[in-house]
Amino acid sequence: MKYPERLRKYLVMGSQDCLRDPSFILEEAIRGGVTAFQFREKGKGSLTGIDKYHLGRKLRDICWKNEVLFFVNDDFDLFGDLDADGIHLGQEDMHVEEVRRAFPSTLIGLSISDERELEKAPVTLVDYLGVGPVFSTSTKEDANPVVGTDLIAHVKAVHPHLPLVGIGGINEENAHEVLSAGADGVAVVSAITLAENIRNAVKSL
Ligand SMILES: Cc1ncc(COP(=O)(O)OP(=O)(O)O)c(N)n1
Ligand SMILES: Cc1nc(C(=O)O)sc1CCOP(=O)(O)O
Ligand SMILES: [Mg+2]
Repeated sequence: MKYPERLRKYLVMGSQDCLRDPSFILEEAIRGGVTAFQFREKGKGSLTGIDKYHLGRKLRDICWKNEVLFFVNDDFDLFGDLDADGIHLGQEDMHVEEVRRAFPSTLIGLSISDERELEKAPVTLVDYLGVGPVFSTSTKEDANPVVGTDLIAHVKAVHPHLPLVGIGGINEENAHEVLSAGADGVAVVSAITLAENIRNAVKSL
């Protein structure tokens, strides 16, 4: 990835994470300084089908109007339909090799939750790694055990030129620990989506 600083403040969100209109939250977050966005419409209460598509298109247009990178989580078809800037894949999702073959120049992010996953990862084919959960999170029901900032430091030491973001339980109090350990950015859900003042929440990260 050419400009890892574009992952510095990475909002991950779906309608299920929001108590207010997701478009409003995204616009406020961008005003506060969010640099990348992932549409993660997943889990209890999330939209499906055409409703998911329409929300994704709305959020994509907000990102593009503001020159913010727009990623789709998991859903390869939606990623293609929305002509997204990139896709984020986990260990249980579609294989990186397959996506890279179909889309040679799209951005691909891959989740890493331990050293073994890192060893097996097709690192030459991805644009960044999402490492976590760094801290305890209640947003992702099937989250892996907490990895702390040690895994961030390890990944950076093994692949110093591969951009990485920390994810899981990151908020204004602990974001600096993640960045100090070597992360290029912080990926955040609830500390932004549930904040009373969204702009200030992003600014303080
Ligand atoms: C930036 C970032 N990092 C990690 C993840 C987690 O992806 P995954 O393990 O596939 O889990 P789901 O998000 O699909 O539930 C992510 N989404 N974004
Ligand atoms: C989507 C996601 N992935 C994780 C991982 O560890 O891979 S943790 C997580 C949820 C992060 O939400 P919050 O910022 O509210 O803790
Ligand atoms: Mg996934």
